[in-house]
Amino acid sequence: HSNRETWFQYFFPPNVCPVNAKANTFYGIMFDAGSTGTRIHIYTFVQKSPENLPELEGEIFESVKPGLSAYADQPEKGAETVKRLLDVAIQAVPPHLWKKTPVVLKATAGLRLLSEEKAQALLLEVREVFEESPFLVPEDSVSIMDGSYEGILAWITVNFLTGQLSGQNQHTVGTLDLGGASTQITFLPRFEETLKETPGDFLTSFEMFNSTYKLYTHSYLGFGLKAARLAALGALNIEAVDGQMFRSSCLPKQLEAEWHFGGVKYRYGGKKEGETGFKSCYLEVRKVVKGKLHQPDEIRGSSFYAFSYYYDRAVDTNLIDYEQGGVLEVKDFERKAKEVCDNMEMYNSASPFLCMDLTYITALLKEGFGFRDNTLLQLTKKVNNIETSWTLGATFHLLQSLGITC
Ligand SMILES: O=c1[nH]cnc2c1ncn2[C@@H]1O[C@H](COP(=O)(O)OP(=O)(O)O)[C@@H](O)[C@H]1O
Ligand SMILES: [Ca+2]
Repeated sequence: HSNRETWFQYFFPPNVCPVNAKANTFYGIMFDAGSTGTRIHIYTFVQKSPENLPELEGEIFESVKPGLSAYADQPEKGAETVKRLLDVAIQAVPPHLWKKTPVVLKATAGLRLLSEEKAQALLLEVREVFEESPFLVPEDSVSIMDGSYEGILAWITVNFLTGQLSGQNQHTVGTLDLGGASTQITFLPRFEETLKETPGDFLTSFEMFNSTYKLYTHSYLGFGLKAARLAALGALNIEAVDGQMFRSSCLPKQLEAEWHFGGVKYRYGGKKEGETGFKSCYLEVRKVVKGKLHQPDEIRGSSFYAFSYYYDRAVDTNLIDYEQGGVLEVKDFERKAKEVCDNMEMYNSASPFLCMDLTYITALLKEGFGFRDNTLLQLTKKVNNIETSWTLGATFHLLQSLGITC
């Protein structure tokens, strides 16, 4: 992947703007086709003067569930969900700017897990929806994103929004994204040692705002929260699941239910006999992560921004407020996991997977990445009212590549 090295090389080159450009508003539309849902992000930028970088003014955000991969056998129906979201953009963007507003969709782990044939059929239908829209459809407007971009783009978003990519004294923060089907870890190594002991395909360099960044990033496919449920149940990558019952000590004893993920129906339930509760659940879930992830020493002492399912499960268990987010330690997830798993009857109907999810998050952080109990996690959904998603980083890159930012 030699092109990965130069991918961001000319991110926002200075002063290539026509000298007479006036204050000027423009838009970018980025779709996130995630494994559990499809989302549209419509960003508004204002270029106040030609010598300054465009400023991000706001975001309109809308989402639908399930994700495209749930339509693996009905690609047209899948594309229909994209079309409905695109109607939001038709309302949001003034008609005279439609033709200048690019629309792009990037799919993540849900489509990576489908067969090439089914994934391509979905992308083709979406591409047709775009072609029929009044927006600017760049080449490669509909694609499956490489997992390493997913981490880098989210890192750019968070560090841009927190002001760490401009000026002196940059203290960038690492990011942790826990999706449905994959999970990403990204940070800027501070120690030469880290660079030396890290496998080459975990490192990516790029240049931005006159600085060169060499990031550590990796996307683990199959380690998202929902995929991990299947792995814990022993149901991941099994071809014929029909009728088979998958049981776990992380689920309420009497539970028997059905669950749809990636277009497949799974039957799952609790262990009627035998142990349930945190201890036995942890042993089960630990197998999913133990020895499977690279553990950079450097991260043990640093703090990270965490979002997506880290955020959602912390909200579900009142560890943080939905609007405010908050700062947690890794051990807070473990404490909650114990509380929930050892009192499973209380959580039975509302969220049967809560014990498993919290236990997985604990195991992933501690035994997967190797974080310490007291590692700080900054849980954030929005910064300055903008969603912390890779989509903003992707939109910067899109506008730049089209020469729309001047
Ligand atoms: O724009 C966003 N802002 C905040 N969280 C988001 C956004 N888009 C997706 N998420 C979160 O991502 C998680 C779902 O992961 P997703 O469906 O993207 O799976 P994937 O990344 O494995 O494909 C959920 O926690 C959901 O709330
Ligand atoms: Ca995602």
